[in-house]
Amino acid sequence: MSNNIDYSLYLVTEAYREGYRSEYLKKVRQALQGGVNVLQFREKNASSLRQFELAKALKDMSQSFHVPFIINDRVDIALAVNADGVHVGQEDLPAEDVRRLIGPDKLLGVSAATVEEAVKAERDGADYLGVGSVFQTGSKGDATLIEMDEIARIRQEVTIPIVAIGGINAENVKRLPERHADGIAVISAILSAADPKGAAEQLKEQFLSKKHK
Ligand SMILES: Cc1ncc(COP(=O)(O)OP(=O)(O)O)c(N)n1
Ligand SMILES: Cc1ncsc1CCOP(=O)(O)O
Ligand SMILES: [Mg+2]
Repeated sequence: MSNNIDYSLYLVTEAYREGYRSEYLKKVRQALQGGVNVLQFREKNASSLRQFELAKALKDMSQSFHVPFIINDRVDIALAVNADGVHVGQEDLPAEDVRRLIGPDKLLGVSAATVEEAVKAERDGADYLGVGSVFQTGSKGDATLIEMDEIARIRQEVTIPIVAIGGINAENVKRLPERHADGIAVISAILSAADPKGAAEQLKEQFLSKKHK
């Protein structure tokens, strides 16, 4: 898929609770109304069948907002729901094999915490990088913190867009290095907010005001 995609505000889902499907879908819709530019489905605790059903619903929803829909880890579910892309990390299926499975036209996102991982991901066919964790996060148990300077170093070595991830909120987004990240990826600052639409609007505004400085 081409890279004229706006990654400014990238929402990663992790809010599904069995029995609360409509509340979950409502939250994600509100976030999309608040200006989310890319949506990633990441519901590791749900069964494969539930993931498939939810992903189908979110694919339709994101399509109605003209927002690319990415599936975390699960190439099978991405293909089954005809998602726009897949995001994989260093412990998932290798990026070059995922690229082969999804073909040239779908988006491939790869997590990178170092320059070496970033350069390899670009070579293996990534369309964008998820770089983090830039701040402490409660949303991913095995996340390791990276130095802020690593984003600048990665920026010098790759041409594909960089999305910063991990513990980002409307306050600390100002501490991200200027101009090096093309977007911010967020779970809790939006999906744990009482007002996901307002939270998305505020985060995006803070990030864009920084990016265009
Ligand atoms: C945009 C984005 N960046 C990084 C990640 C993390 O992916 P990964 O390292 O595979 O960890 P899990 O999300 O699978 O726990 C991401 N999901 N999205
Ligand atoms: C999926 C992922 N990868 C690195 S940190 C993270 C979690 C981000 O969630 P939050 O925005 O709640 O810190
Ligand atoms: Mg993964």
